[in-house]
Amino acid sequence: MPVEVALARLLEMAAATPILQRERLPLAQLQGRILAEDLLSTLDLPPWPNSAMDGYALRLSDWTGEPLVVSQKIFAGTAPPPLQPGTCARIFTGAPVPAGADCVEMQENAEVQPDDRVRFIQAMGVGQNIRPQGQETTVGEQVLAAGTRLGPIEQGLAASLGCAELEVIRKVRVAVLSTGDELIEPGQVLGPGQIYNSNRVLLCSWLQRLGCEVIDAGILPDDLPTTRARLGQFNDVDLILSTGGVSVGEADFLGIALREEGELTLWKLAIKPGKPLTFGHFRGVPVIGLPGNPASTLVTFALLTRPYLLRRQGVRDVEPLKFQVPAGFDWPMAGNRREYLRGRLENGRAIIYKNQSSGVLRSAAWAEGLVEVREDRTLAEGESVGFIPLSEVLG
Ligand SMILES: Nc1nc2c(c(=O)[nH]1)N[C@H]1C(S)=C(S)[C@@H](COP(=O)(O)OP(=O)(O)OC[C@H]3O[C@@H](n4cnc5c(N)ncnc54)[C@H](O)[C@@H]3O)O[C@H]1N2
Ligand code: MOO
Ligand SMILES: [Mg+2]
Repeated sequence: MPVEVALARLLEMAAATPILQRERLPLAQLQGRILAEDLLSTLDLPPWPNSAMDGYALRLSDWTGEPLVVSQKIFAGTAPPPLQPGTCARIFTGAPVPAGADCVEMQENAEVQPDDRVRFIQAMGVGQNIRPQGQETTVGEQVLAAGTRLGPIEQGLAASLGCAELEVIRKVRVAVLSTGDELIEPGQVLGPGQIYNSNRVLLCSWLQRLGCEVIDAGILPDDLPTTRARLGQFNDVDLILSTGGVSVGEADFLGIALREEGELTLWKLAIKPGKPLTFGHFRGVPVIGLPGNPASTLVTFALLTRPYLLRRQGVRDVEPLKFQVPAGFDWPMAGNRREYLRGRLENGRAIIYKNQSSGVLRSAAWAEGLVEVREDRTLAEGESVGFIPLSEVLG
């Protein structure tokens, strides 16, 4: 199954099982959370016309070329009386423009005369250096749409409208399982045949960055009865996310467990790394089984699982930014799977890590992005490839 077909199906299933519960949280706790309802402005922004410059406010029709008397001084945070006709007002950036004034001249273009009157040295225009009331938003306007993922900019925008709290979708609950008899946790002494579990911490910390509630379910031995029993423990999560045990080996049990007590919906994608990615249900709970090889885990989480989790929370734009760049390498063998090589940009061209084995996580630590090479064709240096920055998918 082509990657885009698998992604479309995953997103359809995610949209069909949206997370609907909401919670109201203070602004500072909203990083990475999903807005549950449209944010409408309850005020005009700015609430009143204000000065964009330190200088003088005047009514342009009062200006004859003769110096004007300064009738008041207006600082930000004050509420000035109307401008006296035939005068100007000293004004500072952010201060309200007084009624009657229709122009602000910056002080660099004004000369204070010995008698304290001010001469304006060049032509001015109505509205100049005035930020009009409501230029950013007006009462009732939609400022953010439901389904927006909140970050520093959206938090700042909500604050500018005076919102102290927002209604967001509750966190997605994800149970993370690492399958494999060979796995032990870092900090322990490595025995014969063992390797350290790297997928567990990789996924748990990534999920946390995405704003998920993580249930770290540890290591699952390669054994069918234990697999069944362990999967059955998570009937209150939104997703069980496992790694390993999804290929065709005699120690790969996830697909069997899903077939027996649920459904195996997707298996075997035309993606490299990541071919045996598995999606299904176990006793009604959605399960994504990522392939165990660390680079396969990374790629299939970035390109399929992350969009799935975001769509479950109602996010519309779930696919990461991808742009085309010339390849700085040859890829002489046409594969039948779309490849996501770990690469970097150098002088505007994509270059790739020397070892693209799906077991080599170091390739991703070196990389700045995933370099997309199309299936069924060879690639010559200088031809175009897709580039998905890792920074796009990690947060
Ligand atoms: N006969 C075939 N064999 C394989 C095929 C195939 O089509 N036919 N596909 C290969 C591909 S592609 C992949 S990818 C792997 C996926 O295998 P599994 O998802 O079943 O994963 P495991 O066999 O359990 O492990 C694969 C590899 O990754 C290491 N691993 C697993 N978990 C972790 C972890 N938490 N931290 C670090 N490393 C981990 C594991 O030791 C294995 O080396 O199957 C191919 N085989
Ligand atoms: O698809 Mo596997 O992930 O190549 O190693
Ligand atoms: Mg296996």
